[in-house]
Amino acid sequence: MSKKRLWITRRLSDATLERAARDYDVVINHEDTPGTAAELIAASADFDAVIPCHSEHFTADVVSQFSDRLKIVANHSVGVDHCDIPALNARGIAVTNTPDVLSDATAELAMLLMLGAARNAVAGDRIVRTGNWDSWSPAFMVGKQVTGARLGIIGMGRVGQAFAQKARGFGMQVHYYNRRPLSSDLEHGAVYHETVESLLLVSDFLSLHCPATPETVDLMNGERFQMLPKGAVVVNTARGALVDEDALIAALDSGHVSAAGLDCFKVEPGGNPKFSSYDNVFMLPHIGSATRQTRDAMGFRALDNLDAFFAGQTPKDILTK
Ligand SMILES: NC(=O)C1=CN([C@@H]2O[C@H](COP(=O)(O)OP(=O)(O)OC[C@H]3O[C@@H](n4cnc5c(N)ncnc54)[C@H](O)[C@@H]3O)[C@@H](O)[C@H]2O)C=CC1
Ligand SMILES: O=C(O)C(=O)CO
Repeated sequence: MSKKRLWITRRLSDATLERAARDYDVVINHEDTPGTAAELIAASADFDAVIPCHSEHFTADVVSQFSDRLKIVANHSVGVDHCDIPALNARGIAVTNTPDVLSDATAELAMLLMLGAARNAVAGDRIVRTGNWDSWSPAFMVGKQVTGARLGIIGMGRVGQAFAQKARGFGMQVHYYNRRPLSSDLEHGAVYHETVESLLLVSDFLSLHCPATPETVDLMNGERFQMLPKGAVVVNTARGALVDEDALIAALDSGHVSAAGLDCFKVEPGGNPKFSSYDNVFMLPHIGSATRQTRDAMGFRALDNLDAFFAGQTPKDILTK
């Protein structure tokens, strides 16, 4: 039987590309540029399957221009806000993602951002690096301690739970808001809040872990930043859509939010230049899942989904909404 034709939109890990080349008639975008709408539309005529990343946008408009060949979009990401799944499904195109395998890497990055934001990592690094470390005093670069502090998590799914586990190791008291409470065996003592507002009131540190959906756009707005205890630290490794960035800047200016750690921005790539002058904002360029082993695991998970689909089975990570 001839191999299925597969387009891989970005330069995935070597192990992933080797396995893909073994099992599929694969075309890889070695240029590693984000797939444009025109490329996605052309691919729908030329390929049976695509492995895209969150950098390729399968909007309803793009999908409405698709040809009939493409049968599956096997995402190399857990977040699928770049895909209009109902539009793809309506054209008979299956959609999968890569859950679980990136939860620890992303939670580790949230921990890095939380600690770095709380302990002046940006200013501290710069002052040493630029040769401007010319004094020391007990009042120098005094930050905020996580041990014993209350951590609020919005979105207690896979990444949220992985982060809670790491935060417990740091002696934090975990509180959370989620669409529904976890069973007590998964809570490990975390305190469920029925409303976002109730969670915010106790969150010395706040970390966002829910998906970007129409409901969660600007979930953290000006009013909600004010509900946090004064001096709270805010971390976002979920999606930029969740934060009203001007409202965060206003909260930083007033000192109500003392620091922020951000891996995700409304505009990516690029981020928000307004944050650049803030030493108390520790920023990274959307690298939550970027570890070697996680990249391999994500690629293999996407290929496992493709293999199952073309073997006539239901892929493990099939999505319908
Ligand atoms: N920065 C990065 O590189 C990465 C970012 N992510 C982001 O993290 C998100 C979460 O990933 P997972 O934990 O695997 O997903 P998940 O589906 O396991 O968890 C999401 C949780 O959010 C909850 N939720 C959904 N809507 C909500 C709402 N309106 N209010 C409160 N809670 C809500 C869900 O009930 C669920 O518990 C992804 O959708 C993605 O956007 C994930 C991996 C890497
Ligand atoms: O998987 C995701 O959703 C990411 O943001 C990148 O790994």
